Amino acid sequence: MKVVIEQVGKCYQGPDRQKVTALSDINLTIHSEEFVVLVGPSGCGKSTLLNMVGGLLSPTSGTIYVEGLETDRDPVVGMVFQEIGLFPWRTVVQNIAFGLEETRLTQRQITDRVQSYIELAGLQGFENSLPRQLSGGMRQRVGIARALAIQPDLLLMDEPFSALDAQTRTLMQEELLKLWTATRLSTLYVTHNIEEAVFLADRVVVLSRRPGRIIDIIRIDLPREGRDTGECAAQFKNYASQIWQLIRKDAEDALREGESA
Ligand SMILES: Nc1ncnc2c1ncn2[C@@H]1O[C@H](COP(=O)(O)OP(=O)(O)OP(=O)(O)O)[C@@H](O)[C@H]1O
Repeated sequence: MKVVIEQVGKCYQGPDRQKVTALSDINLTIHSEEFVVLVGPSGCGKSTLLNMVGGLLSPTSGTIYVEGLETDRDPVVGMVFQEIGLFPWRTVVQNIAFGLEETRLTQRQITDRVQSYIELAGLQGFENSLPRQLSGGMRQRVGIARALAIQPDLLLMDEPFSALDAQTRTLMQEELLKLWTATRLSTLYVTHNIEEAVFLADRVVVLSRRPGRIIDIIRIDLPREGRDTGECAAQFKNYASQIWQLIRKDAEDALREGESA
């Protein structure tokens, strides 16, 4: 499935009723089976763009088209956030089943579907655990399994690993790529972390500070296997520093603005 974002802008009403332009003139296509990562300084509108693509917010201007669905149905969107939003009183199985309960699937089909995503996400043995009995990384795997179990057309992820420690984060990035390779879903992923962006993306979209505009789109021309090691390591670093140069000044300005606020 393909998403075409055409001339999209978004304004909010600020605290003293003044207009806050969060995003302006966004033109971007997320192709079928493509993994696109958004980076940019704090407050540049990354989450706003993701939420508009997911239909949680409407653009103030411009249009977002979804193409390639067999019928006129609405796209099914899987979303994963930093705050995983698992139900604390539901077990792993019950959390993953949540999005399937209101569908036409039979109980047997739901059970089979949930089991297959438990296996895909490496959660065997934890089926009946409650979220508080799991580590942060495992909770996030449940969140991802839940988003994938609805078999979405599009996967949207907003800083899913930013609350995790560095080692767990690295492992989760690798796990996510395995899951993504198995599903090849068109994906839009937001992160602050430039290395994470280069590690995961087919293309990295760099946004300027508010109002967020696209400064550049960088295609990561590296194999997915061993992208940051061996022969690829130098080129990986080059991509990361190229992206950092693009956002450095804006990030510094955003930081200064935050400090003086
Ligand atoms: N509901 C809202 N009402 C008013 N302003 C908002 C609202 N939501 C977001 N904003 C403003 O819009 C801008 C973009 O916010 P957004 O959360 O999309 O940025 P972001 O790039 O995801 O930020 P961060 O990297 O810090 O998570 C920010 O200046 C924010 O303060």
